[in-house]
Formats: sequence, structure tokens, C-alpha cells
Amino acid sequence: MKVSTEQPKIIVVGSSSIDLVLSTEHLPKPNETVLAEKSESFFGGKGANQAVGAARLGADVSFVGCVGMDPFGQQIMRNLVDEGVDVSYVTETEDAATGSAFVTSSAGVNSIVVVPASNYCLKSSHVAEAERLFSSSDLLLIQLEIPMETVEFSVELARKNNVKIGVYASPPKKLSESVIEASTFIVAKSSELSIVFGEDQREDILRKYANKLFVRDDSNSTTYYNGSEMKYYRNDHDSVLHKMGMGDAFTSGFAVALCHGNPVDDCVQFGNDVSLKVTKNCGSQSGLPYLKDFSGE
Ligand SMILES: OC[C@H]1O[C@H](O)[C@H](O)[C@@H]1O
Repeated sequence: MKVSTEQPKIIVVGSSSIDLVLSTEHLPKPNETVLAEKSESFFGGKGANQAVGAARLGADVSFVGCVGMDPFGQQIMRNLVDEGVDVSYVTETEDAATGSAFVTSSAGVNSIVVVPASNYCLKSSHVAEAERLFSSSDLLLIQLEIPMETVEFSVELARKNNVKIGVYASPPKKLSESVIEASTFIVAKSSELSIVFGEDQREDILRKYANKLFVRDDSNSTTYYNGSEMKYYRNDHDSVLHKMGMGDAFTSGFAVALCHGNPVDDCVQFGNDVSLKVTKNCGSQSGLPYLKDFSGE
């Protein structure tokens, strides 16, 4: 990836949470009780993961989010500050506890239950308070763990301010035509395309959103249509410890590469490289790589 002299300025509007990860021999079936080998907690949430991911890759990042007035909320704020993320527009709410995610992980496969809690208290009015960030930023990153109304408001604010927009369509919800149209790029999981776009044919959807839609699957591969052919990028992932947070890592890597003015193919390749690295360490955030980790690659 080429790195320009200008430091990218990125706003992330999204979720933050504490992830409780249980490692088990196999994932529990319905009505089954299994014993966990260990339980660990990590910082997570798709928004915070992408904010930390972009900051570690050298971007100047501001996070717009909402935490509860509890110890978890305080820990999340402190962690973001330690990671160099600006938290001036993180709201602390009395109306809900800090968001959390309960993850069962076995042999690199996981199932996740997210409790949105404070993340669903992030309203358009909070984003409106952060309007000054939009006029001075290169790119907005947004995911779908916050209310859809807030997503749509943020995208519109970014569009008005000529800020590039990257949407990670996860967890999957149907995107409105205006969000799709305004987006510079959209990242979605292959298995969730029909929910996000309301259509069934993967190839037709890819062709319709040439150079805009980047489809990921579990093998850390990314496919997109460049207007004349399908492009497919795949990284080897022989020693994957877990697969949690790969989409967030890809999205932050792609976004930073794009802000540095790289061609789309290089952005995809860099996103895949970032995504592969996050699988080598525990947690979806703690294992995110730094720019220096790519020197010499
Ligand atoms: O994308 C990974 C994230 O999804 C869930 O929201 C967890 O918080 C985890 O950190």
C-alpha cells in the first residue's frame, strides 16, 4: 500500500462494546450444555474495532458513539483514548448499560449474540452535535449496530460535506437506496447479501454495484466487480486462531488505503492483509495490526 504524506482523517459513527468470549470444544447445539475451556473479555463492537483499526494504521480518528454510565463504559473510553482515538463526541447515557457481546468460539468458528444497549441510544442529534468533524474529514465509516435512522442521518451529513462514505453492512439489515447511492464503498458478507440488498443473485448484485460493493466470505476472500470483470482476492489463512472482527479489520484497512489514494485493487489487498493479521491474536480489537507491521511486506 502506498502511504501519502497527508494523514487521513476518519470519523467512525458506531458501536462499542465489551466482548465476553467463551472458548469451547464445540459450539453448543440447541438445548445442550457445554463446558468452556476459558472465558476472556475484550474490547469490541464493530464501530470501536474499526476506529482502533484505522488509528493503528496511522489515521487521525474521531469516534462518535454512546456508552453507559458504568465501569465498562469508562474502560471503553479509556481504551479508545489510549489507542489515540478522539472521544470528544462519545455520549455517556443514563438510559442503558454499555453494549456487550457474548461470543462462543470453537476451532476458529464463532457465534455471537450482541446486546446493543447503549449503542441503540446513539441518536441523530448526537451525530448532529459532531457536525464540525464532517467538514474536516476525508471519510466516514459506519456499521449497522446502531439505529438505522442514525446511520441514514450520518450518511446524509457526510454526503452534504463531500466526505467519502464506507458502510460495513453488519449485522445485516436492508440498506435504503439513498445510503447505497451515497456510499463510496460497501462491505458485506456473502451469506448476507440478500438481506442487505433485498435481492438473491450474488453475481447480479455485484455487477449492479461495480467498484462499490466488496463481498467477503469466511475464507478471508473478497470479490468485487470492476465494471468489466469479477475480481477475486484471497489470502491464505492456515493458522487462524479465530475469525472474529475480520470484516471490521478489512474495512478499516480498505478505508485507510483508499484515503491514501491507492487503486481499488490495492485497497482490497491491503484490507485482506489487515484482516488476516487480526485472526492471529485473541479478540477482534486487540489483535489489529499497526502500520509498521506491514513494513517489508
Ligand atoms: O465484528 C466483530 C464484533 O461484532 C460484535 O459486535 C462484537 O462486539 C465483535 O467485537
